[in-house]
Amino acid sequence: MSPTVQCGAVSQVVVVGGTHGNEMSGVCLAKHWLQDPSELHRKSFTAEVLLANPIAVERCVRYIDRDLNRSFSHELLSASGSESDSYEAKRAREIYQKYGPKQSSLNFVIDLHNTTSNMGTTFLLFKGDNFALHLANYLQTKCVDPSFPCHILLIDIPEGGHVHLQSMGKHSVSLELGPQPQGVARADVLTRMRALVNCSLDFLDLFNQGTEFPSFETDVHQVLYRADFPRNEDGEIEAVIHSELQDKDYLPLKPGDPIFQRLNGEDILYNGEKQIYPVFINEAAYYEKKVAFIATEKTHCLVPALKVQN
Ligand SMILES: N[C@@H](Cc1ccccc1)C(=O)O
Ligand SMILES: CCCCCC(=O)O
Ligand SMILES: [Zn+2]
Repeated sequence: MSPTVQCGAVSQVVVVGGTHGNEMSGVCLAKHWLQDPSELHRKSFTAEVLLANPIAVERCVRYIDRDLNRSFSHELLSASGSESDSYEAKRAREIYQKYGPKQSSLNFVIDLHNTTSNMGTTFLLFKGDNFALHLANYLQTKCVDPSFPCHILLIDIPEGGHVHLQSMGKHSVSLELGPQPQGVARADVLTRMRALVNCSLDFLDLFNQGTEFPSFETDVHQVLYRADFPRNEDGEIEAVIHSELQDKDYLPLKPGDPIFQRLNGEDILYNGEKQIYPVFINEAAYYEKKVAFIATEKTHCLVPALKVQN
């Protein structure tokens, strides 16, 4: 019998909206729950709500000076705040002072994101976070309409160490739902996100009360590399995502399949050796990050059973 994953009871849970100010499902839900947190109450805990980037939310932009979800690096968090600091670097330090590992026993972070890509429901979690994998499995098997695509995507931690907001928690998941345009709140996406948050809190409550979650197997996607658009010497894109790749997130891309199309009608083909699974295809926020899509591989993993350690 594979060993059971032993974790202590979860006491502090934070649900985060507005890490990116124009991703409206999480913004609307966080604002609602800040007014009326009753929905976040469970027997064994009450989740807290954080609107992570209030100024970006007010202006309905992703960020003011720099991406808040890349601002939780040790370097930025330990820099002594100077006026010239970016808004997000200061804001990340503020948030870290409240929820960072030293200051609190923040057990679980649920960070709410939307993507313009056709990624359905994606759970983003750190490799090795078996607790979060159990949550994702619970959501996939218990909460999501089986006809609805649901994927697990492992976050690749940069060489320099963590940079993402959710890394503040001992365990964490980002709920990435799309497609949804930036600055737009779609009722179907918001409703799905709201249900997933409620289901996540149910899972944590069941865990705290002693439910054992049996071991399971599942497919996870892992990042192979980030592909950029073809660009000219001025850095301008010279082709767009091919119409046959658009919206095909998580579907296999084989060598020879088209990925970009030039305005002169020429197609650019994927010339890799092996089949990959593109995600974040044509994500609006990634043009400036020089990412046209993220190439992933699909792997199968066995996760040990989970039971609270009293
Ligand atoms: N869209 C999110 C995806 C993400 C969430 C959490 C961690 C890493 C990536 C971002 O780029 O920030
Ligand atoms: C799987 C993680 C996606 C992160 C998006 C990025 O850093 O480009
Ligand atoms: Zn986001």
